[in-house]
Amino acid sequence: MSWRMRRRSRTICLSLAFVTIFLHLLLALVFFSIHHLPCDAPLPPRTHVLRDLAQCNTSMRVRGNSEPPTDSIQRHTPYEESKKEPNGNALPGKIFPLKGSKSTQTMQKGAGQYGNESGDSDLLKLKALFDHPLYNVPGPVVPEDDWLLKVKPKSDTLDRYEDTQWNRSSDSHPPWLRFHLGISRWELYPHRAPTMEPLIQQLTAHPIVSAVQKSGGTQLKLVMSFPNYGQALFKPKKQERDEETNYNLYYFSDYERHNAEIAAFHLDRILGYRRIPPVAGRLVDVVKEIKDVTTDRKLAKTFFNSPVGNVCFYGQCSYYCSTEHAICGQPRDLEASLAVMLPDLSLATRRTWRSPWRRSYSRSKRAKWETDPNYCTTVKKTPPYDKGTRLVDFMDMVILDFLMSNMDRHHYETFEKFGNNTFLLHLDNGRAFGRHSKDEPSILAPLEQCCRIRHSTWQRLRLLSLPQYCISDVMRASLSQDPLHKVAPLLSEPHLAALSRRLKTVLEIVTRCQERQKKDGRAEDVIYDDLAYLKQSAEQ
Ligand SMILES: Nc1ncnc2c1ncn2[C@@H]1O[C@H](COP(=O)(O)OP(=O)(O)OP(=O)(O)O)[C@@H](O)[C@H]1O
Ligand SMILES: [Mn+2]
Repeated sequence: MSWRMRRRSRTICLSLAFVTIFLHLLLALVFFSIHHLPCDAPLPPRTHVLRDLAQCNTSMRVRGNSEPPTDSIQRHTPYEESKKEPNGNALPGKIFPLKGSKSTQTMQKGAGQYGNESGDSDLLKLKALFDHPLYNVPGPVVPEDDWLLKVKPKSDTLDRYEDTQWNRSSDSHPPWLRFHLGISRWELYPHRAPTMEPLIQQLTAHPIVSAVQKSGGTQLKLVMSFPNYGQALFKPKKQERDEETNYNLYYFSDYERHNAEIAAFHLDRILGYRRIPPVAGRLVDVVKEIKDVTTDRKLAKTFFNSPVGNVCFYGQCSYYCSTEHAICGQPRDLEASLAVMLPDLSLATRRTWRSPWRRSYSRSKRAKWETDPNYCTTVKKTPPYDKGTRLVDFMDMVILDFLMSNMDRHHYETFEKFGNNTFLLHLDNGRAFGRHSKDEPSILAPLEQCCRIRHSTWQRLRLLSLPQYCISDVMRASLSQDPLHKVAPLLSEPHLAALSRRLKTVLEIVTRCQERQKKDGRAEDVIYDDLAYLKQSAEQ
């Protein structure tokens, strides 16, 4: 009897072992088939999100972290020897290393949320990207007139300020002032700006001493003030991260999203532009940090308690400022984006430009650029697009907007002081990242019609399409450093995957431009050579 029992249990054990081995083999097969997808196999735009992700997120581990990139960019740049690729064993880069602060914990927690290994490898990619020579191009020294704000020379009458260091980089200035003093003709802040860390820290942690509505614009925004006189533009959460904009809505009726403002700042920096004022997420106490400190009577009147006991308000504006669209805390905690305010208009006036490719706001009328295939020829002859960098600056903005699917760029602004020869401010990105499952090709119309791109932008875009620097992965890493990441990742995975898919489209368009113009013997018309001066200095 016991002999038979033993035999039966041995059979069961054996078959169990077989089943386990079989399952392991099956799992291994599935694992390898995903992990060995080539990173840049051409994929049609709507191919599965998960496949796109697998390409970016895993290929680096398959190749090994310490393997240096083998892209043509490195071979062809004149300064290739100037900086060695960082070796993969380096510590994960912290772009905003908020030492000892809440945010540091947030970052570490955040990275762990999607597995330490992939979180760390994303951070390594981001560090490698920002260490790359293309992000460390030595710029010329900024002449005094190319700073937005002048630093007054020491005055004899201000004896009591004798000890204050009145210069651009002084640690004694509050971070917002250092940010203002660091704005130049070509960028809002330099790569690796030391101001960035304290600035973000201020946005996320400094006490809010006042909150008033900002006039202008269509949706509710508040200007919040800090004890050191710094100010930030507040946009509240209105939509869940995984919600997609209703397909039947015109883009101008879309909500503004706080996470889009945050993500746009990160993307703009990853693209190497630095034309969006720093933005950080924050959990704001609706009562303590808005209701109790506001001096805005119109705003104060709109607070109420919802039926489930949450504190809500709706403010006054032309869109969505009603009880039906109230902004509510849970019960008082409200997610929001806080953007550093630019210098006051009385100190630095700005000029607003209508986009030549602005959309028609009418349901029946089409804009000229939609019907005239030679539209760009006219634009190229029209000031300020006929000279300097304006046209390629515009293309930079178009690429940013296509990647994040922002159709709302009807206007853009520049600092008046710098005339036509300056960068474009990429303000107001709240309507970006509304849909991940659909790309909006019309945003790329200017690039398609003009076939013109900055050399440095082209090079960085190609870099971001490589598995070692994959745009989706570096964005995931960058966003994981925002304090709101602990509540929920700021962009859902489908949105991150859409970035890689859209980047591919941009690269394809430029390549097509080059091929087309090569046939006409004008291939060099596509690339605007802003790196030429580096070649010259390398040859000297
Ligand atoms: N960081 C900033 N610092 C100073 N001013 C800013 C900043 N961001 C935006 N603004 C200004 O505030 C105005 C309104 O902001 P924004 O465009 O974000 O609001 P909006 O409600 O989306 O406007 P619209 O409905 O016209 O798109 C902008 O025209 C811009 O000049
Ligand atoms: Mn807007």
